[in-house]
Amino acid sequence: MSSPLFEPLPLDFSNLPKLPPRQGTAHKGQFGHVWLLGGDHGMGGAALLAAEAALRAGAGRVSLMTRAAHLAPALTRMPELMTHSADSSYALAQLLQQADVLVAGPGLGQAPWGRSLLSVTTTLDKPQVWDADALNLLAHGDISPAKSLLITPHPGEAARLLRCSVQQIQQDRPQAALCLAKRYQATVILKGAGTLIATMDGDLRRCDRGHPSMAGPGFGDVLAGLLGALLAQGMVDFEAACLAIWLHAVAGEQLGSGGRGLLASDLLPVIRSLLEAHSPCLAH
Ligand SMILES: NC(=O)C1=CN([C@@H]2O[C@H](COP(=O)(O)OP(=O)(O)OC[C@H]3O[C@@H](n4cnc5c(N)ncnc54)[C@H](O)[C@@H]3O)[C@@H](O)[C@H]2O)[C@@H](O)CC1
Ligand SMILES: Nc1ncnc2c1ncn2[C@@H]1O[C@H](COP(=O)(O)OP(=O)(O)O)[C@@H](O)[C@H]1O
Repeated sequence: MSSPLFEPLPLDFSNLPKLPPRQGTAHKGQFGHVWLLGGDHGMGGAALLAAEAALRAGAGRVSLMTRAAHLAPALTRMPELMTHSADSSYALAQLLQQADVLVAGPGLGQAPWGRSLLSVTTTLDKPQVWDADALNLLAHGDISPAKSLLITPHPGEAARLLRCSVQQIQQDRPQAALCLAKRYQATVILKGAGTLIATMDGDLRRCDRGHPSMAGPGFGDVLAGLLGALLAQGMVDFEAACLAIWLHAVAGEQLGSGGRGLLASDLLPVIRSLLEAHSPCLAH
């Protein structure tokens, strides 16, 4: 399956990067403001799942930029969220000045609405996670990658980005991940069983945890929000990728023992407990 030239190192679970403990005097301004862009008509849940994951993984503040029709349902589920629906690219660019980290793509769609949101983010020099339709729009070739970028393609999205078939991606996943990192000057998480992390410098890691019960809707959206929260709390792309992949896969594994029908949102309390066990909020 994997190329002998590019054999990934297994993720070192004994030495995963940690979030520092919080001071007793901590305030939300210290843990980053994540902005989530997504949720075109019919896909509001994807952006909402990502936003919920960002809150549950400790982001200081989370704002959701989505279709107006999704604002009330989002607030009903999560009043901790701040919600927006920009009328123009100019208004969005102004709002995004507040962001520390951007997560773009879950349910974004590929229509003009989603395209105009994404085109505003490309010019911003802030850490960004691009997932789902942000990657499909990137693959079309008329949107440039943001400067500081972490991308999270599944094999279908990777195939669109590299203009090849899903089968070709799966035949040599390490090479596909490295190629994406070089081509888009980004840290890459190539999802699916045996998720890979690749950097522009050629560093390559593989996570062999996870569970087939995770083959359902929204699991990638949760991962995108989790990544946003870790970046917002000060991790660099590679650290955030390693920790998020591990938390997500191990949570899926624990819950997967219950069988089919696992929901992506079921992961959130487990991710929270795993994160607390790994990186306690208070120093002991
Ligand atoms: N509740 C919601 O609103 C949801 C919205 N979603 C959104 O729906 C849009 C389309 O995304 P989708 O991912 O569903 O559709 P895509 O068409 O991008 O991807 C599905 C295809 O990708 C390939 N693929 C994906 N994972 C693979 C793997 N592990 N191994 C081999 N092949 C694989 C397969 O060919 C599969 O049919 C995105 O914007 C996404 O965010 C999804 O996240 C599902 C939930
Ligand atoms: N069989 C599996 N083994 C391990 N992890 C899996 C498996 N199936 C799915 N996952 C994980 O679940 C997530 C699915 O993400 P994605 O395909 O983007 O879904 P969605 O777009 O619906 O959110 C990825 O992180 C992937 O690695």
